Amino acid sequence: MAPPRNERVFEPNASIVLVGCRGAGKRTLGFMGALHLRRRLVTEDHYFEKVTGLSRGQYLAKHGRDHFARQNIEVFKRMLDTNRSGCIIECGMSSFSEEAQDALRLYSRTNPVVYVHREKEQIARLMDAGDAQQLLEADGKHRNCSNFEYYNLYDPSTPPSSSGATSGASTPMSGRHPGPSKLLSVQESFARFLDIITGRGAAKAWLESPFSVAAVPPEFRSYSYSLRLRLSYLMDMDLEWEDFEARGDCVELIIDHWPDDLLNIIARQVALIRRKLGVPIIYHVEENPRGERRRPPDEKNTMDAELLELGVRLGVDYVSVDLQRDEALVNGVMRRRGRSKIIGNYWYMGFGALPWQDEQQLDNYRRAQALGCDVVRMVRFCSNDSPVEYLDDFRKRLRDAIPDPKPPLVAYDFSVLGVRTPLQTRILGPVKHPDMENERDHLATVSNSSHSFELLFRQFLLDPLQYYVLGSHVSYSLSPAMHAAAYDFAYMPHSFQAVPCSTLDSLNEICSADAFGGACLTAPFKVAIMPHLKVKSHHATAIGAVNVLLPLRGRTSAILDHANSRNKAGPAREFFGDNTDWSSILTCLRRAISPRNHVQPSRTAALVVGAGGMARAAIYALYQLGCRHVFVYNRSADRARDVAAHFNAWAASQAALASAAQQQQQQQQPVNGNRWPPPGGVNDAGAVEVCRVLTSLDVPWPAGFQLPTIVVSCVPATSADGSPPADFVMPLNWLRSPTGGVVVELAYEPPVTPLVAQMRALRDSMSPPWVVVDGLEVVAEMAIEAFELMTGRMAPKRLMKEVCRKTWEGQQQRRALDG
Ligand SMILES: O=C1C[C@@](O)(C(=O)O)C[C@@H](O)[C@@H]1O
Repeated sequence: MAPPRNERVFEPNASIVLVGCRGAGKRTLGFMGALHLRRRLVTEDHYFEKVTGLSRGQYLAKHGRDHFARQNIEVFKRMLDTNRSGCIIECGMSSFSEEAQDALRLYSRTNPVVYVHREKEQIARLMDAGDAQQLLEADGKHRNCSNFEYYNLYDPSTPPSSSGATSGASTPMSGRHPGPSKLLSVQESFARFLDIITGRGAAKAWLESPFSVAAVPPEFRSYSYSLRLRLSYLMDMDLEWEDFEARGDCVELIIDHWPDDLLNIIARQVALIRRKLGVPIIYHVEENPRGERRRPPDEKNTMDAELLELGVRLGVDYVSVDLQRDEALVNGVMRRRGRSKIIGNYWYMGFGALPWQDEQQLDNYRRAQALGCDVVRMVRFCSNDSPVEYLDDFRKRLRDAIPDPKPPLVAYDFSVLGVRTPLQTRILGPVKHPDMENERDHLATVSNSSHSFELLFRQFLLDPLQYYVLGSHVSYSLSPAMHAAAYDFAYMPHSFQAVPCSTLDSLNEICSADAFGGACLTAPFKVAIMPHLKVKSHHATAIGAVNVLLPLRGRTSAILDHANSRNKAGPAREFFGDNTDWSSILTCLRRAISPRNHVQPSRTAALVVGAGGMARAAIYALYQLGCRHVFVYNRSADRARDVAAHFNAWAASQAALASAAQQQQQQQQPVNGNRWPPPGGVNDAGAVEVCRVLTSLDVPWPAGFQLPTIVVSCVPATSADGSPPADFVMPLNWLRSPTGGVVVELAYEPPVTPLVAQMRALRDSMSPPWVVVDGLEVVAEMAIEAFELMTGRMAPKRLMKEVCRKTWEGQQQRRALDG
């Protein structure tokens, strides 16, 4: 049996169209999407003007309504047609017309057309009451001419367009608490959605950083847990979203309740899970929810097909389908699944469930495989003891009967007391939050992810390991406290120590122990260790520095095997290196850059101070942010030149790769000028130059460039080689950006560096103000990512950030007492 053809996969580069009502946030998402996918943003308004030479208002005034309407639809169709690939297209109000909707429907056969919507009250706020009702009803029609939808949760701190107020980071050292910008989470959620519908998500993460949590989908990890959340519970939940952080490797959203406005309510809950928890989503429609009315079979099939279709439209990671249901319903989902993975279920819920020994179980698995399911889930209710051996035996028979590759299997028994033994299934074990009232959900009653994970150590399937921060000055490091708190949270018996060490020999001795789990590296190792690594992440190679070192301990040379050998002891002679410095800086910058200072590749200028491993990471973060004019200042200009040369060579190689890919696609010329991203400037010799060296602080900012809006200071407060600590302060005439900017000070020991003191002193005289991001914020992000790389588990981010601040405050108090 051939699996049903998937009708919803498009060319990876197919242009993505955004439709929806004014006020839904299409423009902001369009910018973010173009940035994330490195595509051109085409906006309908801009396109119209470009083609006709007049704005729409001018055109209407000049040519009258009928002529305008004809011209408008012509231009609309042409916009779609001439931009079939490589773009994000933002539609304006034209998409409300029937003719445009017909064109979109046709377009959606080859391209993603995304209906963007949000809380109706928020959209209505922007209109007068009469218009609002009519427009919102018409907006609903966008569902019928689109093939995806994105619920763009309204957030009061997110401005509707890319102009407006400044945002900032929490900076106790600078004394400002402006509240973190939510733009980062908007951007992350939309990026997740785009990654799924374009199919580049895990593959990209895998290529770039194979040990990152995002790189290995939960079904391919050695152990993973699925946090079950019922819609009925979410609509009236007794915990905060933050409480669910790191409580499961993915969330299973169970549609078990049919309130009014169901489709929009589900879309909102998917958006909330994506925004608040950032984990993959399994979407499951329950056939016979307790507490809901019984439905006749036809109604059931029609309604559930619509609900399952919604899951695919929302771009969830997994859609779960009961394979015992109507064949047309099952085949329909398989045909429409797009890039969502399918979990095919066989649930035996009642008494007399099919035993594991029955041949039919193998046949069930075979059918799921033949249908093209990505994961097969087999669950049995058992009223009395079902020996674990039966299930083990079933797995063995499966192994013998069906050759690899085959879809991963999730299989377990449950009783009224919950899942019988949490270790029955290695992957996607059903779990709950420990404090969650759970009388409605037998499957997860007894297990939560921490307890289940602890059991693996108790049963010696995993081993307690030693982790470190290593470098010549690590006594003040906050990492041990943050990692220890995360181990406690996840019930991991690991330890984390700061050990001063400054030679490669001593480093090697520590890392050669069987119980060595991994290390955060600091000076003098970040660059020096590079030649000794067997494997490096793509980012670490580009940067030329690492700060996380992991043992390679798999039994095969496959990286997945190594990634799945984390939390296990044993000899390791080879090592993997990754870099979390750059991504932490990037995260903090994204959070702190105000919409007004949104990076514009052709304009934005940034200054990096320093030329060590951290400065390299900062330059790379700026490049990833889109910045193409990075200036480096360092006391030793020669070192700065080396770093600049490294990145200019790297940027040239990127530009060459991009242009080869572009030629291959034979793209048409952009109609508007928003090419993303330009490869960088070209110097006199014709080479790509994204990085330039400044040799003095006593000169005016280089002519022809905007004043910097981003400054990242990477000079260590305490010098590793015994030279006096750096005392960098910004030349005042470099601080005159008319839109303010962001200063990231990476040093936090001592807390008030000369640069922080300067920014504090100037705080009241600078308008608009500069935001100061302190080193604590960055160091917490680094530890979070390092924890995830080292253990393969999601980090309890909020907890680690709290511990970071508290530990630092404790250190300050102790130091004050010691005089
Ligand atoms: O710079 C830092 C901070 C750090 O040194 C710490 O002490 O936590 C750990 C390093 O890996 C990281 O690059």
